[in-house]
Amino acid sequence: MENRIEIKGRPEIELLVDKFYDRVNNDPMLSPIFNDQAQVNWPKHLPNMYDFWETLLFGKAVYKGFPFPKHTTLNLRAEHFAQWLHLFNKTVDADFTGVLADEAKSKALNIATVFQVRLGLMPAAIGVAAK
Ligand code: HEM
Repeated sequence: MENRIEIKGRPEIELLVDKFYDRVNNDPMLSPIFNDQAQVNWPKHLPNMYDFWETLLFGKAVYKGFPFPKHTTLNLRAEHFAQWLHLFNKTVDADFTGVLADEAKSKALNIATVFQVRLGLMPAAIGVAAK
């Protein structure tokens, strides 16, 4: 039986974000970055991430921040991004289906790629089709 649901609005976004950061908080590689290094204030961070994903998936201008600068002082490496993406894709695939579920995964990959290029972890030519 198909138990996965479509992302139809804010309630599904909140569910997705909560489930993703549950996985992050249980992950031996990523949890220390969020909880020890950055000492994330979860009751503040989660609603900010709901806004972020609502803006990305539904084009609503509810998120007004600048994500990249928050990531420059964390000493992130390519393996952190690989694990972040692995957990994100796993979260989506476990419970969500449909066009916006696919879009969430591709937008996460795009942004993770841009972050890594800007952090000098990946050459800018990656993602450009070979001739
Ligand atoms: C290695 C992977 C990543 C790690 C360890 C990481 C970690 C963090 C941390 C610690 C914060 C700061 C939270 C706070 O103190 O307020 C943050 C903020 C944020 N991250 Fe990431 N992040 C990663 C990848 C990504 C990716 C791929 C995206 C986008 C798809 C993203 C989107 C955001 C956004 C939107 C914020 C909030 C910025 C703001 O408005 O203050 N992150 N992240």
